[in-house]
Amino acid sequence: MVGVVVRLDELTRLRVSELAGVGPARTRALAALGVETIYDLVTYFPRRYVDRSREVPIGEAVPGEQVLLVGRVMDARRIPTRGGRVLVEAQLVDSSGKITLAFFGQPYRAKQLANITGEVAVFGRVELFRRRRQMNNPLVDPIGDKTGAIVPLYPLREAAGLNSSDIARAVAQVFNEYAEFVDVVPPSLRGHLGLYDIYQALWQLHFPTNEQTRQVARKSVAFDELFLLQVKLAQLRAEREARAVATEHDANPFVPGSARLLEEFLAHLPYEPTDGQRSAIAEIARDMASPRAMHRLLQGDVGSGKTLVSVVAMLIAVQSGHQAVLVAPTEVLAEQHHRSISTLVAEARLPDSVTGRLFEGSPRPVSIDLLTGSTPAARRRRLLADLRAGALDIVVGTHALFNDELAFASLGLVVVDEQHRFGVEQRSALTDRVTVDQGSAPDTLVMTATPIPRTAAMTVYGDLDVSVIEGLPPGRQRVETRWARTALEAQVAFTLLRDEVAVGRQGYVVCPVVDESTKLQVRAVTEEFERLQQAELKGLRLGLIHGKLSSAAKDEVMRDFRDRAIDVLVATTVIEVGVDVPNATVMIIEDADRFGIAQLHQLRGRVGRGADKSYCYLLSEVDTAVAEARLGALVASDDGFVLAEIDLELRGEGTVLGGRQAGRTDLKVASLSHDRDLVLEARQHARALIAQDRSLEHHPRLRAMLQALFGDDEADFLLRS
Ligand SMILES: Nc1ncnc2c1ncn2[C@@H]1O[C@H](COP(=O)(O)OP(=O)(O)OP(=O)(O)O)[C@@H](O)[C@H]1O
Repeated sequence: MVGVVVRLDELTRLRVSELAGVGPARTRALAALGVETIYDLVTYFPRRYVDRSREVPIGEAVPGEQVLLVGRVMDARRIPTRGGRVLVEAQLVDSSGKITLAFFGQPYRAKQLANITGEVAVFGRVELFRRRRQMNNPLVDPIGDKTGAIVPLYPLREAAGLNSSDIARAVAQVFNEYAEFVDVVPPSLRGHLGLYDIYQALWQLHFPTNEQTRQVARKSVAFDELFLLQVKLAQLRAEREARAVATEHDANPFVPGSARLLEEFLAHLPYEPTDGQRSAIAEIARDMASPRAMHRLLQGDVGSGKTLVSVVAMLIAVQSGHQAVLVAPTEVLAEQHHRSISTLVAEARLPDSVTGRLFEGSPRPVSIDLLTGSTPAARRRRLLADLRAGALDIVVGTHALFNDELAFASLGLVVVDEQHRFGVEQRSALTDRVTVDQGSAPDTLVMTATPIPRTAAMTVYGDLDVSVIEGLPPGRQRVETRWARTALEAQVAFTLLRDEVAVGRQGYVVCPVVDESTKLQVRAVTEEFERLQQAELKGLRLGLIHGKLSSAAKDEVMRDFRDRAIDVLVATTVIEVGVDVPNATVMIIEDADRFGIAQLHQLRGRVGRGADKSYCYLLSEVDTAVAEARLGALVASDDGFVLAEIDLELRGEGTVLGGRQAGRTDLKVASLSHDRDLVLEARQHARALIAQDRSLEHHPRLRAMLQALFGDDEADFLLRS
């Protein structure tokens, strides 16, 4: 067939209005669906399909069976009923016969059915009513063109005046006008994986010949999406490596003689690092010793000991005569990190003889300070001066830390604690700025508190290397988790809490406060606190902590809790991450169904941190399928990575990946939970390709496509994606 051949990236520039049959009205309607270019149109995929190959002639529809019927709607009207119930009836007719469609409680149907002009696909169970065949509340989907045996149904949203077959027609028009899309994925790769070329893949995803071709098409398009994204990420990584000359931190804690500071530090730790911590540290030390800038993600389950690993990384930098900075997402967390790192470093009783290039001639212990939005101006000035002079080794802070005044004598490592916020844009802005400030790039270590499924990490953090801390410190017992569904079971939970307090242990009661910025919500926690004081927890020493307290007040409550002057801490999710009080053994989470899996797992991680048996009670009377699945998962598993996978399946990628999915890297077809192997394949091939051809000189079409999809600018890409 002779026809026009078009490059895929050109489709991103051609407007739908250039298609025959798409006039101004249709162009506007499509724009309302976010479809502006021809590329948008061919990647606007059906929500589902009606399989007309399995359709039954109306005359042969047998009562008791679920069938698909296709016909014209006649005689739609509202039938008066006794008792005021709305009943709409219509006849569905084809050449073989007719059947009654009955809709109860759906008054809008009368008008809707009367307005349908073409054929409709009706799906439902055939019943007998007064000896006539009838379908009650069937699914009705309009279909216009008979494009094939399987008819696509497109998501329509608010686009007025456009139905599914209009979209199908416009899509079909694209395939009429163009005989081929020039592929950007190397054909050998497609052949190797048994995938369709892009033209056939897109065509079959819109108008599948049968279920089997649809599946191959889906896989092909999913691979394309993943591959393009992975090539972009691999390129980002390779370019960064080539560009940035990083400080070579030659200290390795496990190589005797190479790092006195670290040896001393580890020798004075009250415990041995676990194997998991050791191997993560070894990977980090190797990266930091190389002239390549490290870009590494550190993952570990709750309580796996990420803090220690990050502290060792910081000390590697300090030992080599450089500085380290740790950035936390909130002030509470910055304060907590500062406290725990200071303790760790102090406990190590660093000898005065430790010297590094920074402080040659003036031996002193490692210095660490905290800088947040609430640091007083004078102190802030002094601290910034110290950083500039190299008198301060480690600074912990929030993003407020980074403004133009900030300069380091020699910054060697940036640790970013992202929690589950995925603040990619902040991360890149931060390292970019710091890189600009000095000649060589600092190494970057990103920590996440919540385990991320492997495939998701490869997508969200695809430009980073990943270290996972396997296992937990020894002596940890499983937190016994129960779901208390009734008031009686809740009483059992509080009784157990009282019993534990009676033998000297502590606990938490968490109240669900979604938005701590509103007074109303804070009042709700305060009221619950007062109620508990009069009721379930009467006579115990209670503390209250929430986001609206001042830093000083929060600090005081936390100190009292740590010092065991408080038995039970009534809290919002401010305690979700970072809080580490091993004597606490009971956690009661009220209205647990209001939290997500990751959050519940984080909260639960606040207990079971010591040697004592710990308990977590999820209070929730809600009995929906979602609550069942979520709370059930927590009861069944305490493995954060397993829970993360379940979460991904329950919630879908959008929510799990947060803001990162909102941009153009949105995966339309690929699913991170169901296409795991494909993610791995895409990544492996993308990396191999970039290893050979970093700037894609020999793959001009692929380069043009990436440019069209993601733009040129690295920061821009990270921001948008
Ligand atoms: N190797 C080890 N042996 C024994 N205890 C350890 C070890 N490493 C860390 N710990 C202790 O385990 C607890 C958890 O460590 P840490 O706070 O670093 O966990 P985390 O990974 O940050 O977890 P979370 O995300 O829950 O805060 C701390 O009390 C810490 O002192």
